[in-house]
Amino acid sequence: LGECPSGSSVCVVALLCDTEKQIESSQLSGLPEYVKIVEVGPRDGLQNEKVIVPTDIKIEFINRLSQTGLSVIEVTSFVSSKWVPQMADHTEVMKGINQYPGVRYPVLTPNLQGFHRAVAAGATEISVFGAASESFSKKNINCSIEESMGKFEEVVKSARHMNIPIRGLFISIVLLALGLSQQVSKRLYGMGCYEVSLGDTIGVGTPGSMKRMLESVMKEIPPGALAVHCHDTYGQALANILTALQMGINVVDSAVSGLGGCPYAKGASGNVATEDLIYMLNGLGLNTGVDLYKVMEAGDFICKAVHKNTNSKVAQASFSA
Ligand SMILES: CC(C)(COP(=O)([O-])OP(=O)([O-])OC[C@H]1O[C@@H](n2cnc3c(N)ncnc32)[C@H](O)[C@@H]1OP(=O)([O-])[O-])[C@@H](O)C(=O)NCCC(=O)NCCSC(=O)C[C@@](C)(O)CC(=O)[O-]
Repeated sequence: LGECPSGSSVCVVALLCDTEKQIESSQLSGLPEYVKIVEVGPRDGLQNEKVIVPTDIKIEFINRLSQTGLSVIEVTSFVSSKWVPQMADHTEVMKGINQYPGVRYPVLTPNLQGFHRAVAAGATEISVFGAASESFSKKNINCSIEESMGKFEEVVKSARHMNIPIRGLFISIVLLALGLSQQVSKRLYGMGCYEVSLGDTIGVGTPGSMKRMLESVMKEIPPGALAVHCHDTYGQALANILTALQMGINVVDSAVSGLGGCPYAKGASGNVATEDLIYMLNGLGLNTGVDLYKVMEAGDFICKAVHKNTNSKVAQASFSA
C-alpha cells in the first residue's frame, strides 16, 4: 500500500535510472553486456484471452512490435483450434504480418501436422514445447512426455532437413522437479533445438529455486543455449531473471503488458512484462536494442484492443505520470 500524493516522482526515477546506468551495472558482477528479448505476447500473451482477438488486431500488434527493435517475436501456434481457439487464425496471422528484416518470427508446432501447416503459411522458425510433468503433458498436448518426445523428434528431423531453426520450450510446473527438468531440457537440446527456454509456467519460482534449476540444467546444456521464461504469479519474475543473467544466460522471454498464461496451467498469471524487463535492463546498463517507449505504445494498443489494463508497472507509472 502507499502512493506519493504529488505523483511526480515517476519521471525523476526514470531519469535517474537512465543516467546512473553505468554506476549500477558496475555494482553487479557477472552480467552479460547484451540481452536478447524474445517477445511472446502475440502467442503466449493472447492464447489465454477469453475474448477472441480479431486477426487484424493481432497482425497490427505484431507489426507494431516489429518496429520496436525486438529481434524475435513469437507469432502464433499451429495447434488444434479445438484446444486453443484463440490461435485458430494461425495461418492468417502468419501470412498477414510484415516480416521485417532482422526480426525472427518463431511459431509453436507440437507435431508434424502443425509443422507442415506452419511451413505452408511461411514460418521460417519453429518451437516445440515439452513438459516436465506427466499430468501436465497429458493435459496440454494429450500425450505422455515420452510420446511427446517422439512427435518432437519427427518435427525436428523435418525442420532440420529444411534448414529451419528449432527452439525448445520447456514447461515446468514447479522449479523443483530438478531431475525431470534436466532430462527433458537435455533431450530437447540433444535432438537439435538451438536454444531451450526454461519456463516457470505458473510463476512460483524464487531466485533460490531458479538458481538450483539452472545449476542442474547447466550440467547438460551450456548457458549460451538457454533462455528463461518467467511468469509473474508470485511477483518474483524480475528477481528470477536477474539470477539467470548473473549465471550467464542472456536470452529472456517476456510479453508486452505482462499478458499471458497457459490455458492448461491453472492459476498461472501473465509473463514478466517486456516493459518492466527493459526498464530493469536499461537501469543495469545492459544493451537490448529495444525502444522502451515504442514497446509501451504497442502494449497500450493491445490493452485497449482487448479491453484490459496493462500489468506492466513501468507502463502504469509512465502513463499515470
Ligand atoms: C497437440 C494437440 C494438437 C494434440 O491433440 P490430439 O487431439 O491428441 O490430436 P490428434 O492427433 O489425435 O488429432 C485430433 C484432431 O486434432 C487435429 N490436430 C492435430 N494436430 C493438430 C495441429 N497441430 N494443428 C491443428 N489441428 C491438429 C487433427 O487433425 C484432428 O482433427 P479432427 O479430425 O478431430 O478434426 C492438442 O493437444 C493441442 O492443440 N494442444 C494445445 C497445446 C497448447 O497450445 N498449449 C499452450 C502452449 S504451451 C504454453 O503456453 C507454455 C509455454 C510454452 O508458454 C511455457 C511457459 O509458459 O512456461
